Amino acid sequence: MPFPFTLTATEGRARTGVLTTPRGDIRTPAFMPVGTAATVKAMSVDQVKATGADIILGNTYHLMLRPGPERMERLGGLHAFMGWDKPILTDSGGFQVMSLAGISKVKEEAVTFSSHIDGSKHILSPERSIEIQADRIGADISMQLDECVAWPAEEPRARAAMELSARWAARSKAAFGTRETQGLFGIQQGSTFENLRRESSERLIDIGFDGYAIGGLAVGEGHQAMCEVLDYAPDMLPADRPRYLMGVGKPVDLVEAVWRGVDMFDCVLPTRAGRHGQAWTWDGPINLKNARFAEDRTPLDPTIDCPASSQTSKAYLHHLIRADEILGKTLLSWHNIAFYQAVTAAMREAIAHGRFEAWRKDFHARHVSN
Ligand SMILES: CNc1nc2cc3c(=O)[nH]c(N)nc3c(CCO)c2[nH]1
Repeated sequence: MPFPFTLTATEGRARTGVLTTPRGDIRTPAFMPVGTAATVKAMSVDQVKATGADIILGNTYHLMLRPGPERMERLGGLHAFMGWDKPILTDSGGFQVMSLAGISKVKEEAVTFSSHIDGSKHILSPERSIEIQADRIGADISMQLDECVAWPAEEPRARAAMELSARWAARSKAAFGTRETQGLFGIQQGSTFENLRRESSERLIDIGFDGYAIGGLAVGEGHQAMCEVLDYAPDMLPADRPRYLMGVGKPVDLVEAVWRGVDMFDCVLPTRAGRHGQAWTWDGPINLKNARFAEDRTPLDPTIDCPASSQTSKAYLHHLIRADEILGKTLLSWHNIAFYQAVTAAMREAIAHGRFEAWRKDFHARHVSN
């Protein structure tokens, strides 16, 4: 029985709704902070919760290497391990193998690779990935194992990866079986080829998933090319299930993807850029390393209910980042995650009141032009 997904309002292709899971409701559009190695880097679980995030992302690749799937299960699963009792979605590992692991081989049966940590050899099949996500980690939402091709890709290569991903989708679903308290998402592939994405979508719908991700984007194609794919890709997926755009993105990417029908996002940018001094604001990104903030006593954003955003001076953040203090990384990550939650909350509100078109124009005028 799939998780109930209720659309509370739509405006054009944009939607706002609620995905109900046993561990809690996920308000969409939703941004999932990335908790790669059982932590949203530099932040405590309480700080993540305080931002309003309804769900976080975990990574099979990192957790299977350390602490290891069987140890994770012996420790009660990821929720108990890290003290996060709300929903967790885990990525299946294929994408991280290709971007992080040492020598790796993609075969029909499985992906084999060597750990980027200690060189140890590992195998990840669709079946093993599901077992790790759903049974060892205990994810509320698991992702099928897929193959994401680099950009740009020639059509034959993109077709081969899309077809392999579709076969792995069927194997992932078979391995997952029917579960009352957990969900499984399929992943649309096909690079920038409309015909391939349509074939991918049709094969995923035949198999049937609780939600559908749009993969193969945010791999270097740039905002414009991504939007061109999003002009058609979300509508190829069932309107009554969540659509999750993987690995995206900057605030403006989220706005343009929601405009085109996307419901869920994940991205390391707010935490990774935060650790390097970048803060996202309604007026665009700024870097606190910049000398102009040395004596700026104003906070990043007094309207955001987060101590890092409204009760900390830019001067102090400037000092902490310049001094490479751990607290600087924590406060800027905290602010950025809170800002992303403020953006998704504002979009939910705007769509609910049929004001998203105007809100989007204001956002661009204020955020993008600077
Ligand atoms: C940063 N850009 C990005 N593009 C992605 C594309 C994919 C994809 O196609 N498949 C899977 N399984 N994960 C993906 C991820 C990891 C999401 O955190 C991506 N991340």
